[in-house]
Amino acid sequence: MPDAGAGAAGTALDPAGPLLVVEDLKVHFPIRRGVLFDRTVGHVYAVDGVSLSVQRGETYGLVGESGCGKSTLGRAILRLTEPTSGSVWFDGVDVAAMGTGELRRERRRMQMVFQDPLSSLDPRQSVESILVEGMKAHDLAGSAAETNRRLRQLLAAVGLPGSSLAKYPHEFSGGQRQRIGIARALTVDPDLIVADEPVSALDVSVQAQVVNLLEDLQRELGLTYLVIAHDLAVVRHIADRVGVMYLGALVEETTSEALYAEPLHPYSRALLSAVPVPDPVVEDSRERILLTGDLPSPANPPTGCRFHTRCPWRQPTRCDDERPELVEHRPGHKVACHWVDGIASGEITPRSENVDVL
Ligand SMILES: Nc1ncnc2c1ncn2[C@@H]1O[C@H](COP(=O)(O)OP(=O)(O)OP(=O)(O)O)[C@@H](O)[C@H]1O
Repeated sequence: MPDAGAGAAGTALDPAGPLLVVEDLKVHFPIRRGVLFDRTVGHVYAVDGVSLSVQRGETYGLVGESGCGKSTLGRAILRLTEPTSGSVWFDGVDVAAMGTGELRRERRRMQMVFQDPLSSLDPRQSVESILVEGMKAHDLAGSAAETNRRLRQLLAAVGLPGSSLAKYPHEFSGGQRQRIGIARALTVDPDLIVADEPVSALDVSVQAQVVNLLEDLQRELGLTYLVIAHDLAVVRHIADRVGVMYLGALVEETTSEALYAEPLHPYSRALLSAVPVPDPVVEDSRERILLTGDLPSPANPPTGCRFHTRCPWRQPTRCDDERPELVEHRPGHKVACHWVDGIASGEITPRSENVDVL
């Protein structure tokens, strides 16, 4: 088991230790060309060296623009996508080293909730058959009466009536379908739930209900969450700690409060400067940071700091040449930027055309 900072010796015997430890995880997808001779002409560096740990009962939020590698990281943690290198320790056991049988057993403890409940639920299956499937796969289904009781309990826990068992996914609203998706994850009594954009396909009015449900279930069942979202407002509400991802790597990681009070990485500052202030009467005196240029392709990431091509605070030539490590700048607050102290103190000023302090 690796050193994982707080609760370093985290194993099943150490209830205070992390449930999940990810070390230098990489997922590089080969780009293939050729009809007669299939050859690899490059790679998409979807996840390129991510390390993080999630404590038991904690909610870790992963944020970043579309295409930065959030979903691939989530899938690689559950080994639904095979990592290229690095390791994932779940409750003290290396997921990458698990054989098929062990992985199948451990999967019960690591479940995924998907973004689009309609496409992740088989339209031809009744809710009962959707829910029973996972239980059967893990030999958790008892007698018919026991199973029926358990399914009704689960439906009640996610706020749906027992009569839902006989219905089909299309008979439910988007929010109800997501409740079914959550119930499906819970049938096998997991410890970790990776929720990939769990509310982004839902109406804003329904999003808060599903977020509240996830929080209630966490309290009742002691669940640990990795919540992937591009919506910073959702993550702010639900996450204890947040990791900000840019082009396959974490650029900042800290508590939700610290990130929203004072983001330190230029990319996090730009992301947060675009979030509307909830109360229009409150004067908004924050900086506005305009990111120029497109998000570079993960198949051809920039040298040095991955963010340097869009960074208003870029300094020649270190930013172009040297990739910054994610290091602790304040207690519990990690940032991957060479100039974080100078930027925070105002000593290093941004190129003014990109930053507007209102
Ligand atoms: N199976 C695959 N083969 C090749 N490239 C892939 C594959 N899956 C993802 N990618 C690429 O990896 C990069 C990261 O994708 P990923 O879906 O993880 O990002 P994301 O941050 O979750 O974005 P989104 O929110 O849009 O899903 C993208 O450039 C994507 O096109």
